[in-house]
Amino acid sequence: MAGKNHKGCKSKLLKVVLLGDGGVGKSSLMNRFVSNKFDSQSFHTIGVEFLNKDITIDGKLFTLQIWDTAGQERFKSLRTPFYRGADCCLLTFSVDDRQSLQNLSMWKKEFLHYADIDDYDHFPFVVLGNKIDISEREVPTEEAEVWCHTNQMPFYETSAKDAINVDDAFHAAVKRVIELEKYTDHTKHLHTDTIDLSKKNQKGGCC
Ligand SMILES: Nc1nc2c(ncn2[C@@H]2O[C@H](COP(=O)(O)OP(=O)(O)OP(=O)(O)O)[C@@H](O)[C@H]2O)c(=O)[nH]1
Repeated sequence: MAGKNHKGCKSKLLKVVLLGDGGVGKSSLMNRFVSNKFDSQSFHTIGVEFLNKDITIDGKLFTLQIWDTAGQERFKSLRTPFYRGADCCLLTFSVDDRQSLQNLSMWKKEFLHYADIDDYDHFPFVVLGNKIDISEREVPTEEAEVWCHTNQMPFYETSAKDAINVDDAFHAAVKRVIELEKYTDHTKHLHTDTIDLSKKNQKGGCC
């Protein structure tokens, strides 16, 4: 959706949803990205919270509306109504918690169900493996890469604490939205051409 940001500049609004188990660092990633701050005493999110941030990619201004959702199971009914209208989704796990990686399939399924996505195969997901500053990892990089490769999603290892790769991961999400929009436009054009050609053939015309 196109609009104007708080400074009155033209920008494209993108809704970004952060999903993943409770405690993997979703709120911390959002706060690092938006305010460049980290709080080691952060509380569990209840329902959802959101913050906006303007970024420029390829010379175009985007306003990211970042929705940080509650990862705990008991808040499921409070978070799922907010998936609709999402332009991209950041699936987040923590590298010190293997179960949080294994749960990504569940998060993907929940998102696609409640967001009511038309094109399952071409929705822009990005995977974030957070807390790489912790030395006792449970998830080796290769293990996460396998899941991301199978699911055809870009993968970023991040640390909200040490500000590693956080900007890159959010920027990658926007780039993926742009790429997939181009893909959709391209396939629409191909589809239109096909119809035009078959009409000409039916009439027996030639070019
Ligand atoms: N070491 C380390 N700790 C982190 C990092 N990111 C978050 N934490 C800590 O992990 C805990 C949980 O972080 P949150 O950001 O609240 O996690 P969340 O995913 O939003 O949790 P819910 O709101 O319950 O879904 C907090 O104590 C954070 O300080 C990180 O990159 N490194």
